[in-house]
Amino acid sequence: MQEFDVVIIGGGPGGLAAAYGLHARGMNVAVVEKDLWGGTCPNRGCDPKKILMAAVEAQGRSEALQGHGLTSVPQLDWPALMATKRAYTAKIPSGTQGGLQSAGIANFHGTASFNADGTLTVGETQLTATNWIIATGQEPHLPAIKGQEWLRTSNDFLDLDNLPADITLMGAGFVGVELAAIANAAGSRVHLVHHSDRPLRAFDGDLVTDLLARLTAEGVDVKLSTDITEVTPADDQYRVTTATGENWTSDLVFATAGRTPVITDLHLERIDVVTSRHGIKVNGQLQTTNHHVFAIGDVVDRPQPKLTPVAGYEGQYLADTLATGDAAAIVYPAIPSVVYGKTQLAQVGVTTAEAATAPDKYHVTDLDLTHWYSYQRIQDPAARIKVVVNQISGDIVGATILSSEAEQVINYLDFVIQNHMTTADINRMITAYPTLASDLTYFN
Ligand SMILES: Cc1cc2nc3c(=O)[nH]c(=O)nc-3n(C[C@H](O)[C@H](O)[C@H](O)COP(=O)(O)OP(=O)(O)OC[C@H]3O[C@@H](n4cnc5c(N)ncnc54)[C@H](O)[C@@H]3O)c2cc1C
Ligand SMILES: NC(=O)c1ccc[n+]([C@@H]2O[C@H](COP(=O)([O-])OP(=O)(O)OC[C@H]3O[C@@H](n4cnc5c(N)ncnc54)[C@H](O)[C@@H]3O)[C@@H](O)[C@H]2O)c1
Repeated sequence: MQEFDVVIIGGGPGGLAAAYGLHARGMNVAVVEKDLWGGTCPNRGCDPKKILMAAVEAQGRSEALQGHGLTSVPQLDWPALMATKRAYTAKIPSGTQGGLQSAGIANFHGTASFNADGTLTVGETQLTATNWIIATGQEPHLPAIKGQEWLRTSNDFLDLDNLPADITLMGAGFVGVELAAIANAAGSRVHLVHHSDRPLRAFDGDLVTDLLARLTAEGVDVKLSTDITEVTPADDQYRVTTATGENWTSDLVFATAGRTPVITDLHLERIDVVTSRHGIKVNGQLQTTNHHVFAIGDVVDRPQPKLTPVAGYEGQYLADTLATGDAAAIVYPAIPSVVYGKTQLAQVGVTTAEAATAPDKYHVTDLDLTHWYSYQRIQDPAARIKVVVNQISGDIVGATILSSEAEQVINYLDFVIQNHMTTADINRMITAYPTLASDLTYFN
C-alpha cells in the first residue's frame, strides 16, 4: 500500500494542473492515467484539431482574396497534414510523463478503481490517500441507433490516414461543426446532420444561423431537424437512414452527438460518490458527496462549459484549497469559448439570451463588421458582432462574434470584461493601428 496526501485520477489538463499545483505547495501527490498521458486536449482534442485548422484557415484566407490579389486557392494535402499532426501528438504522452518524473511527482499507468475500504487499485498497485481528485474527463457518446457499432468518433477522425470522399457527422455541436469545417476544406463531401433546428444552443441563434449559412456556402450539406435512426453497411460504404425515411450513402459516419463522463471503471458507488448522467455531483468547493473526494474538469456535472482552461482553473483552485485549508467556494471568471473554422463563432460574458431576460439592465448592439477596415482588408465573407452593454455603466459585459478573426477579438473582449474596463479606460490606451485591438474603441 503506497500512501499519499492526494491521489489524482486522470492525467489530462485538469489532473495535471492539480498535481503540479499541489506538488509546488509541498504536498505528496500521485497521478494515475489509464491511457495517454496529457489526456484528451493535446492527444485527441484541442491541439491536434487546431493543427489541422491551420491549413483550413490558410485556405479560407486565400479563398476570400480571390480577385483581390490572389489567384489560386491552396489544396489540403491530408497525409502531409496528418503527418504534421502526428509529429506533434506522438511526443505528448512521453513528454507529459517525463515532466511528472522530472518534477518528482509519483505517477502510475493503469485503470484506477476504488475499493469498498476507500483505497484505490491500479493494476497490481494499491494506493491510499487523505484526499482524492477525480479528473477522468469525458468520452464520445455513441447514440443508441440501429448500427451503432459502425459509428466512428472524433478520436478516429483526428487520426485518419486518408480522408474519405464522403462523410456524415451525426450532431452539430462543437465537435461536429469543427470536423465539418476541416473535412470540407480537405475536399470531402460532408453531411452535417442535427436532430433539432437549433444547434450550438449556448450561442446566439442569429449568429449560429449565419455560421451554418457560411458552412452551406462552402459546400457542407447541413441537415437540421433530421434524426438519423439507422446506419447499415452498403458495399464498402454505409447507408444512413433518417426518421423520415430519407437516406444516403457515406464512406464513414461519425457520432458527434456529445460526450459522456468517464466514471464506470472507478466504482464510485463503493465510496458513496453520487453521480448523474452529466457527471460527478460536486458542491461549490468541488467536493463530492464523499468529503475526501473532489472532482474537476469535464467529468463534473456543472453548468460551466467543458473546456481545457476551465479544467485547469479548477485544478489550480483545488491545489490552493487543499494545500491551505481555505474553503472559499470557487468563483469562475468570464469564460470565452470558440467554435473554430474558416469562420469562427466565439462568445464571452453575458450572452444575448441572458441580456434578453433583463432589457432594463442590458442593451445589445448588433454590428455588421464586413465594412469595417479590419474585415474589408481580408475580404472576410461573414463578420458580425453582438455586443452586450450594461445600460447603467455603459461598459461591455458580453459579446458574441462571427468572423475569421473571432478567436482573437473574443480574447481582447475577455480582458476588457475581466478587468471591468470602461470605455474611458479603453480610450486611454494606445494600441497598434490598424489592428483588431484598435477596433476595441468602436464596440460600444
Ligand atoms: C475533438 C475535441 C476538440 C476539443 N477542442 C477544444 C478546444 O479547442 N478548446 C478547449 O478548451 N477544449 C477543447 N476540447 C475539450 C477539452 O479537450 C477538454 O475540456 C479537456 O481535455 C478536459 O480536461 P480533463 O482533464 O477534465 O479531461 P481529459 O483531458 O479527458 O483527461 C482525463 C484523463 O483521465 C483518464 N482516465 C479516465 N478514467 C480513468 C481511470 N479510471 N483511471 C485512470 N485514468 C483515467 C483518461 O484516459 C484521460 O487521459 C475538445 C475536445 C474534443 C473531444
Ligand atoms: N472549440 C472548442 O473549444 C471545443 C471543441 C470541441 C469540443 N469542445 C468541448 O467538448 C464538449 C463536447 O463537444 P460535442 O460537440 O461532443 O458536444 P456538444 O454538446 O457541443 O454537441 C453535441 C450535439 O449533438 C446533439 N445530439 C445529441 N444526440 C444527438 C443525436 N442522436 N443525433 C444528432 N444530434 C444529437 C446535441 O443536441 C448537441 O447539440 C463541448 O461542449 C465543448 O465544451 C470544445
